[in-house]
Amino acid sequence: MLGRTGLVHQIIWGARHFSLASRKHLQLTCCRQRATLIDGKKVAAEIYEELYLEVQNMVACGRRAPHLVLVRVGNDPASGTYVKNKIKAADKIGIQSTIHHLPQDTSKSTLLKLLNELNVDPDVDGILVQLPLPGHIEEKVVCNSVSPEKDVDGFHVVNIGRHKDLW
Ligand SMILES: Nc1nc2c(c(=O)[nH]1)N[C@@H](CN(C=O)c1ccc(C(=O)N[C@@H](CCC(=O)O)C(=O)O)cc1)CN2
Repeated sequence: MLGRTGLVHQIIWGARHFSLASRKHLQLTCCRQRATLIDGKKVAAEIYEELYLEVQNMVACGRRAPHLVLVRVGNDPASGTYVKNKIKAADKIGIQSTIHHLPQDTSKSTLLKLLNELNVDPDVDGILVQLPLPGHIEEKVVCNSVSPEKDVDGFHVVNIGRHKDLW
């Protein structure tokens, strides 16, 4: 049997213990939620440098630099900026890039014919069709018409399926 003093002591001890445990839990929670500031520019510069060296190494080993082909249809202004930035990025890492800028009224079959030619061209390593496409062309059909091996964006259904391996 606990006397009155013993009971009070136990209650105080219990309260202290509880408060220590809660504080510890709080600390752990805080640790888990602590934010890490990522310096995006620094990370990007490191990736550019890594890729630049990889391309240099390929060339030093007697292989040609990779060749990226960008396909833009129509005159969406934002698309113009994105494509320009992608060409700049390619230049920065030393890869060759070519742009095919087709008019807004390009037919689906003309675009698919171009993609077929690029798919089988051994001098082309990567193909990127800038989206959005004009309304009369189904993007899904176009994305699935880029060879999965040359699909830079990973928009082909086969490559989207492969994303599950990353989870
Ligand atoms: N073939 C493709 N077409 C389109 C894509 C794409 O990935 N491949 N995405 C968009 C356009 N786009 C690139 O082409 C793009 C749009 C937005 C951003 C982005 O990161 N935006 C950030 C701001 C980034 C910054 O300030 O530097 C944001 O919105 O918070 C990247 C790429 C549709 N077409």
